[in-house]
Amino acid sequence: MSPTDVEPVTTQLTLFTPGPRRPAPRSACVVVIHGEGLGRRADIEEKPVIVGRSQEADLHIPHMSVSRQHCEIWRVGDIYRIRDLGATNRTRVNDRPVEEIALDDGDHITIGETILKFISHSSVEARYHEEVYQLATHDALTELYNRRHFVEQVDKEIARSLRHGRPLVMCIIDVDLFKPINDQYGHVAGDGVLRRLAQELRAWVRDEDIAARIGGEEFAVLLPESDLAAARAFAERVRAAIGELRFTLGGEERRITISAGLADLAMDRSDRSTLMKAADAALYRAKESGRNRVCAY
Ligand SMILES: Nc1nc2c(ncn2[C@@H]2O[C@H](COP(=O)(O)OP(=O)(O)OP(=O)(O)O)[C@@H](O)[C@H]2O)c(=O)[nH]1
Repeated sequence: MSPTDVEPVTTQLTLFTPGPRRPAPRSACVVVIHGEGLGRRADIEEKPVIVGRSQEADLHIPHMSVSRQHCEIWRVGDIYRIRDLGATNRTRVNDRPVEEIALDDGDHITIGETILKFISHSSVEARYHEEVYQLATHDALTELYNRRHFVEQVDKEIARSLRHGRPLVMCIIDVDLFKPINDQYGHVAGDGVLRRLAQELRAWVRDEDIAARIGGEEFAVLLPESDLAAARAFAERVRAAIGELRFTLGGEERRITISAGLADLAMDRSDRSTLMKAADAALYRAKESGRNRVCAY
């Protein structure tokens, strides 16, 4: 059986690499344990973590009680420190207002109406939150990001691109004629195909790209710092690579193709909704003009 075969289907999930970047298992983190952004977390690695209402904050808490840049947490050797950034509602640690202090494992950080918990790398609780974060942000079948997380990241990347005048491309990918695969070979075999396609997609994305499963047989990749030409080259590589795969379904060898639609950030598509609509329109054109192709808006 070749590596691209999808039979026999098992329920075991495999972690494929390379793919979306995961936090280092031993890094300290802050997790939202109460209020807006519940479950969100930020790992504190080399760069300071800014917590705030701004789209560009590392830990983005979209609530009016939170300042745009509320506080900053960073690491000095084995010590983690927090500093208030002049927030209207002061930063509080274990209910005391603070300017700047060192954090201890389990400290509660209150910013506006949201409470964060600081978890040091040595804490077993960090692993638990890692699991919860994984479940909340990833699609269980493919282990790509889920739609909810993707949407949040798109908003963030659009804000960053607009602020710095950098290019950004949305790529939406849809499996061609997937219904007949399900109808002929069953949903479980169809799921195996989706897993294998996601694995292939992960092999082509860069660390900074954000790849997600946004619908049943629909994937999306957000490509920061890419112009339309670079994104087209990426989508063509994925399309060609997927076209080369061989799937054994019901004892027969099958090939599967995909169609992709691209749209770049521009004056008249500078928010998530218009950008995704434009990529969808391009995808529709790819389907209409015969499938197994990439179209740009
Ligand atoms: N196995 C499996 N199938 C799914 C999943 N989600 C959606 N689907 C199926 O994906 C198929 C999508 O089919 P359509 O959107 O009608 O179109 P298509 O056959 O792919 O044809 P085109 O998109 O026009 O090329 C349907 O049969 C859905 O039931 C899933 O999680 N697993």
